[in-house]
Amino acid sequence: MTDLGDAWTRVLAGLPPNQRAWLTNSRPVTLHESTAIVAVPDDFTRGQLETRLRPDLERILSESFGRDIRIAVTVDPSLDPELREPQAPPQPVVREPLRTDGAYQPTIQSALSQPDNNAPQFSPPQRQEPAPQHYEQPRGPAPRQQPFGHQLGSVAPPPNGMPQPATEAQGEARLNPKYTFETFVIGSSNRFAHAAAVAVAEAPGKAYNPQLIYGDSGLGKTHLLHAIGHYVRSLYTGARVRYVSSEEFTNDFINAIRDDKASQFQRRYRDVDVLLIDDIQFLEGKIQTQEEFFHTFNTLHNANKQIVISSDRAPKRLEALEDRLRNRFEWGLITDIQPPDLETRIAILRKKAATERLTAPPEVLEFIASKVQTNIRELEGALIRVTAFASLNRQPVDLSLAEIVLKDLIPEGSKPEVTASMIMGQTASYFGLSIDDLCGSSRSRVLVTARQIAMYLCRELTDLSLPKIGQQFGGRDHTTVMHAERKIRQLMSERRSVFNQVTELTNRIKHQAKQQ
Ligand SMILES: Nc1ncnc2c1ncn2[C@@H]1O[C@H](COP(=O)(O)OP(=O)(O)OP(=O)(O)O)[C@@H](O)[C@H]1O
Repeated sequence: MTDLGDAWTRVLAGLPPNQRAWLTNSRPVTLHESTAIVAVPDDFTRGQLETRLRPDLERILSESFGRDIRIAVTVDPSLDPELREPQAPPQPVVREPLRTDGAYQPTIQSALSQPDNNAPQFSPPQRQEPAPQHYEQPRGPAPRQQPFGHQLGSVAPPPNGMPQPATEAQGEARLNPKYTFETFVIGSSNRFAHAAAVAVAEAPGKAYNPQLIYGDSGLGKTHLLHAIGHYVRSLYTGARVRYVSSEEFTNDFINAIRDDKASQFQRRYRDVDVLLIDDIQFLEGKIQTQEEFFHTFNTLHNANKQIVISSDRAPKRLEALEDRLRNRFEWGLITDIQPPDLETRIAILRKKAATERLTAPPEVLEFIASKVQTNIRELEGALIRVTAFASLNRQPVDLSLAEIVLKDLIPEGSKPEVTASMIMGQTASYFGLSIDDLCGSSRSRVLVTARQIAMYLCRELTDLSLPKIGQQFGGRDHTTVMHAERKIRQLMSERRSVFNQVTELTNRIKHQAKQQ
C-alpha cells in the first residue's frame, strides 16, 4: 500500500519548481480515508495550496494511491524555519485532551493516526503563544485565555476591546449547555469527527477551515457544533461564537431583505470569530440565500475566522447547491459520522443516564442499545420512556419492564416512515381537536398539552429539524419546539396520563405508518 510519505515525495518531484517552492516547509501529516492532511507554516501558504496548487496536488496524490484523494491543509507555525528556536523550552506537541469521568478522549493525534499507523508523525497545529491549558484539572475551571483577538493575532478583538459579559455572549452564541465535549461519547463511528472538532476549537481559523461534519439525522452533528462553540469560549475570553441552523439563516436573510436591514444581517454573521452553521442541505435550491452565504463564507474565511458546517450528506451529494459553495466546503476537512456500534450506544446511554440522573441497570441499557440501532435521539427517547414508565409505576427499572415499553415503541420488522402530518392528524383526533387547533394560538390547557405532545413526537419519530417542526405548527419558533420536547419528557415521568397519551399515540402513529 502506498504510504503518504512516499506519495508526497512523488508530489514534490512532479511539480514545476515554482510550485514546489511553496511546499519547502510543508509536511504530509496523515491520510484519513480519502483526505490527505498537509501541514504548512502559515496562512498565506495555505491559501496557495488551497487555490493554485490544489488541482495538481490532488491529481498526483490520486494517481499515487490509485483512487480519488483530496487534500486538507492545516497551519503549523512550528514548520516555519525562521520561527524555530532551538533553545526554547519544548512546547507540548499534543495538549491534554478534555478529560472527563474516565471516558476515553483521544487526542487529535491518536485519533488521526488510527486509520493509518504508518503515516508520518502528526503534530497538531501549534501557536507561538503558550499552548492553552485544557482542563488539566478535571474539576476546576480551565484558566481562561487572553481575549480572542490577542491570542490568535489575526482575530479581531471584541468590538469594544473588552471581553463581553459571559451571559450576553452566551445568549448570542445560542449554545445548548448540554452539548459539550464532556457529554459527547467517542467511538469508532465518530472518532475522527470529534478529534477534528477538538482541533478546530483549540486553534480556530487555523487547524481546518472550514470543517464539515456530515452524517444521518440524530448522530451528533449538532452536538459537536455546540461543543466546539463551548470549548472555544472556554479557551478564548471574548470569542464571538454564533450557532445558527441554515433554516434560521435563511429566514433571517429573508426578513432582513424585507425589512431593509441587510447590513445588520451581515454584521450578525460576519462579525464573529466562529460561525457554526447546521444542516447546510437546507440551502439547496435557495439561490439568493446561497449567494449571501457565499459572501459570508468568503468574508469569514479571508479573515481567518473559523467556519464549521454540518450536513446530512457529503458535499458531493448536495446536488442542488452551487458548485462554488461545494467547492469551498472542500477546502477544509470533511469528516463523517456513522451510526454508533453497540458499545458506543451503551456508553451513550450510560452517560445520558448519569447526566439526567436516570437509574437503569447495565442489562437494561444493553437491551435498549441492542434494540435502537441507528438514531441516537431515538436511543435517548427509549431510555426516557423506560425510566418514566418505571417511575410512574413505582417499579424498579428491569429487563421485563424495558421489554414491555420497547415492544410498543419499536415494532419488529422494517421501520415505517412517520410524517409530521400523520402525527398531527392522529394527535388531533385523539384529543378531539382539529389540525387548525394544533397550529392555532389558543393556549387552553388541553390544547397546549396536545400541541406539545405532537411536537415531542415529531422530534422523536421523524428526522425533521426543530425549525421545520415549528413551521408545521403554524410557523412557531424552533425554541417553542425545544421547550415542548423538554416539557413532555418531564411530564411523562410525573403524570401517568401524559405517559399513556404519548404511548397510545405512538402506537397509533406507527400502526398508520405501517399501513401506508
Ligand atoms: N456521541 C454522542 N455522545 C453523546 N450523545 C450523543 C452523541 N451523539 C449524539 N448524541 C445525542 O443524540 C441526540 C441527537 O444528536 P444531534 O441533535 O446532535 O444529531 P444531529 O446529527 O444534529 O441530527 P439532525 O441532523 O437531525 O439535526 C442529542 O441529544 C445528542 O446529545
